[in-house]
Amino acid sequence: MTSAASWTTFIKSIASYNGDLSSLTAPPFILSPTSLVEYSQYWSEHVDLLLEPNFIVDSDDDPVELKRMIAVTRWFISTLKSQYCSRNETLGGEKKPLNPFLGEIFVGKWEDTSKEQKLGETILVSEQVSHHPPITAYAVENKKNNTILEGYNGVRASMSTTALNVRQFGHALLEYRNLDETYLVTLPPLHIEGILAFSPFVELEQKSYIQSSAGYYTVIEYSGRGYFSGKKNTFKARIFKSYEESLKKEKALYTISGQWSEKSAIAKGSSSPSSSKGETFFDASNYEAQHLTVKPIDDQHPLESRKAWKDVAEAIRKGDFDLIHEEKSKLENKQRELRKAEEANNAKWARRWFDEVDYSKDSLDNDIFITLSNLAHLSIKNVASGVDSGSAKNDDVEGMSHWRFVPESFDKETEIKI
Ligand SMILES: CCC(=O)OC[C@H](C)CC[C@H]1O[C@H]2C[C@H]3[C@@H]4CC=C5C[C@@H](O)CC[C@]5(C)[C@H]4CC[C@]3(C)[C@H]2[C@@H]1C
Repeated sequence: MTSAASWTTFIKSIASYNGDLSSLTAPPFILSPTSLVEYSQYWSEHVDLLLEPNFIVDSDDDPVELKRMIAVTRWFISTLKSQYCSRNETLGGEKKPLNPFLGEIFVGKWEDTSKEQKLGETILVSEQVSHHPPITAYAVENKKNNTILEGYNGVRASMSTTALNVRQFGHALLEYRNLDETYLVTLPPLHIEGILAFSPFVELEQKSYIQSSAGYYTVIEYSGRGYFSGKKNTFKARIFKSYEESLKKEKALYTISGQWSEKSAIAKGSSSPSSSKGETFFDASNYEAQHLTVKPIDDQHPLESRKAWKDVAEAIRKGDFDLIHEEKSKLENKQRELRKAEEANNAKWARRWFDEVDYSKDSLDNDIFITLSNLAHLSIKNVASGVDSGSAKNDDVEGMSHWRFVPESFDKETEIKI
């Protein structure tokens, strides 16, 4: 069957789509040989920007906490091209990632590329902590600068007539322990355009937020073609002294605008910097992403993603549909056996490096996630990321559990080597 014909068949299959992305049997050419558990690496492909707040010195213009919020906003914007465009660059378009099995892990490290060697080594640990629904938890840890980024992600998707609408669940917490400062980062809604046109790509939409423990608050508004400037991947970010001040746009201390996958500019105040007038904020096309180092597959543990999916990934690269199906079934049958055995022994799969914390317990009142969520008026329930605590969506959701990194569990790790 030609790829155009199988794509049309596939599109028809989406019509009866039930919201669980993994239930879609996409044709081989839309399948990615990469598992979703690897996507956590996209949070840290500019390690220097992630660690920059550690090196900002106080000076007489802006308060140092405001300078650090500008630096954290720059780091966050710098992650978006890797998060949402890297498949277009390497695979010629957005692809359907492999659906990680429960307990699947992905680890790697970024060497220090700074000439002063001030960054030190940064490591990534990523673990599939849930299979139904799929949830990936991750931590990026830099011991030399006492900095940890931890977070988790799950998605819910629904089809509109031409696009796949995706809501992200979860958040990221970025802790600079030497500065006693932490940032809460929410995850933007997105949709996949171009499905009918046979070349799918991600477009971000609506808003996401960054809340600093020092009070500063960034609102980022996304749009695709035809909104702010008719260009794809455009955004406008405003930095405020607090959530309360953000209720009046004119109170913005800085405004940043442009394309998150290309150039953006920054200007003081609430007016958008025109690309000529404003100072360059970030230029994605001139800032090479730094890819992490992953040990050879032969040295990997059976639970490590590239080892576990090796035969499926090779079949996908060959485009051999029958072989893909055969190799995938082998892996999925092994997983079914594991689940059955756990059920028989009344044992649950032990998560390696993350805990599911129930925030409905009042003993957690001064937890940093609650503190920052309250500062930003964000719900702490299991609603989509970035939902306001006053939103009606809050009422019909009870769950209040979030995944948190357990640093000592990784320090004690003996089987998995980075
Ligand atoms: C319409 C059904 C279908 O399978 O069409 C195939 C198309 C390629 C579109 C569906 C897939 O598109 C992929 C894009 C994936 C997101 C990309 C980036 C991120 C950021 C990361 O930090 C967390 C994960 C997330 C949100 C990915 C989630 C899974 C997405 C939507 C894939 C879709 C199955």
